[in-house]
Amino acid sequence: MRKQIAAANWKMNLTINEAETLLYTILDANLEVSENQKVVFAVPAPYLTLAAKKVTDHSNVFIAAQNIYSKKSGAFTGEVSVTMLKSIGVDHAVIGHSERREYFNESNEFLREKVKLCLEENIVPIFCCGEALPVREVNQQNQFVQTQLEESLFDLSADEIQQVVIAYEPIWAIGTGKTATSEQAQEMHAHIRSQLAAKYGEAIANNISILYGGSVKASNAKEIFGKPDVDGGLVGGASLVADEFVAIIKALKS
Ligand SMILES: O=C(CO)COP(=O)(O)O
Repeated sequence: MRKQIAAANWKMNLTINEAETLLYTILDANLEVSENQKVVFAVPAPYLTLAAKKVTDHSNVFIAAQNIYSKKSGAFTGEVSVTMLKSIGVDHAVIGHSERREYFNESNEFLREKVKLCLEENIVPIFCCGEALPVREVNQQNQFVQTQLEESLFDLSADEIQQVVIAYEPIWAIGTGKTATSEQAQEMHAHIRSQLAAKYGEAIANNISILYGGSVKASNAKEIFGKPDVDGGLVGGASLVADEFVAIIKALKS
């Protein structure tokens, strides 16, 4: 059965003191994260070691890198590899966030290599996809997202694809306060799942968690997560506020 996941993406925010306070406050909030749920914190690279140590006593809570490089080691100044992450106990990585695609020109092909590398090191890739506003305005979002999946994920084996978490994040809803309606989210998630089913079969498609991201907050999480194909969220701004993120975790399906 696929997991219900609340994933925080802190992006490039917080000092170490602020990060510690936020993480500790959330973890101390008497969270009951069931076996069918996961909570993930994608923290800035300098805080990964500390955060990974901190969550070891909390079941079903994990730390993610916000990015990795597409090689395991070598002369790539400034980059972080999956091998390094593994060695500090980090077991998830956000791959292909729209901000990386846009500001760092990450292509579907490049992201395919990153996903592969994560899987080789047993790191769960949280693979982001989603369309910009002009694509939605001409009603091409399904085809657009389908191409992202085909070019980055669909050469994975049946075993491999089941390790991947997919996050649908429509770019027009990120940081804008403008969420997709729960119906728009459900429609796209159902489309993604149908594409997975067409390629890998229904049983496998039903095992894959598909998260929604884009202006999720405490006040809308329950409705969005309540949709049958929405298995939780990848949360930016609201994950920086302890009470908000705790409420978002509590809005997960059990
Ligand atoms: O980009 C996001 C998560 O990865 C979403 O950001 P916001 O929740 O701030 O819209």
